[in-house]
Amino acid sequence: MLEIVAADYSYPGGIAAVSGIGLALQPGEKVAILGPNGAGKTTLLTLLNGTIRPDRGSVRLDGQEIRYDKAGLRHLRRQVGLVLQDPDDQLFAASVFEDVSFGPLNLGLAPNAARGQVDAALAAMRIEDLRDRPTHMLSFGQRKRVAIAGIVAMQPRYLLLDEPSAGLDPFSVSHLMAALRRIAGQETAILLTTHDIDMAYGWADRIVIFGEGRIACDGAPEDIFADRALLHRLHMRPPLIWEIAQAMRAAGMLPATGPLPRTRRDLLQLIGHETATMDRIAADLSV
Ligand SMILES: Nc1ncnc2c1ncn2[C@@H]1O[C@H](COP(=O)(O)OP(=O)(O)OP(=O)(O)O)[C@@H](O)[C@H]1O
Repeated sequence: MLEIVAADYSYPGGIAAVSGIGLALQPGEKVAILGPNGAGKTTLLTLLNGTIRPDRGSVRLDGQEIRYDKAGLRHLRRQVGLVLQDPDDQLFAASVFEDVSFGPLNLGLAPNAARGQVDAALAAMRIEDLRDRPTHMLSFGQRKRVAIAGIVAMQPRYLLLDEPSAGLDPFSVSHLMAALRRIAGQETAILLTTHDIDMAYGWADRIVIFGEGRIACDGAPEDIFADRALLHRLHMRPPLIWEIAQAMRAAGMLPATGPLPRTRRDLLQLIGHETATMDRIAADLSV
């Protein structure tokens, strides 16, 4: 388990970024963090991978407080991978293959084993065709997918991603979220930040909402989005599919109990309106 306990952090200059935050990430979980600009989401991710150190409180991996010396951080980063929001902060090698290989080789993997993990990561991000391209000649969305592949290739137990879907086209978002769903299914925990409420609802098992440096709520998506007063207080709206399902329930078009649809595809299946074409569209958009 990766956890942060009662942590405060202020940036140099005294800007209080987070205060009293606590969160535990269990293997296999898919957690989405929502919240307005400047609420402290990125700060949480950088605290969790040891880039910055809490002023108060602690970060723990499997019950042990992390150490900030070279060996301690190396141990942490073998298990906790962070994909930065801006791919240009992460990419530096000449070609895509070299860039994605850097992490696995740096972890000490033999070249053959590293190549296997790199190939799997390129396939998961659907960028096999970019393998030999120079990274600086790629589009922003392509560089973003390469940056994600570089961390995925290290096969961390905890994968942290800062706004991974920002700047990707809808088809790439769909494939990214499907890939992250498969990765989480292999006992890796995934924690991502996003401003896309609909995507978070379709993908996450758990939603955490930040407000002004604090965790305002943390729980199952159904519980969080059912709390109108909470959402109003946080200036958030419920996901569109959730609102449609509520309206259909109220009109007797959906059973009063049972799981609610989370994605466009769920909703189409539930109302039995799946033509072959719609099925294909919905499958592409099932994030
Ligand atoms: N390097 C920095 N130096 C000083 N203050 C910073 C720095 N990075 C962030 N902050 C401040 O810390 C607070 C939290 O910022 P953070 O980047 O964690 O927010 P966020 O929720 O990720 O925002 P966004 O949704 O805009 O990415 C903000 O007030 C921000 O201005």
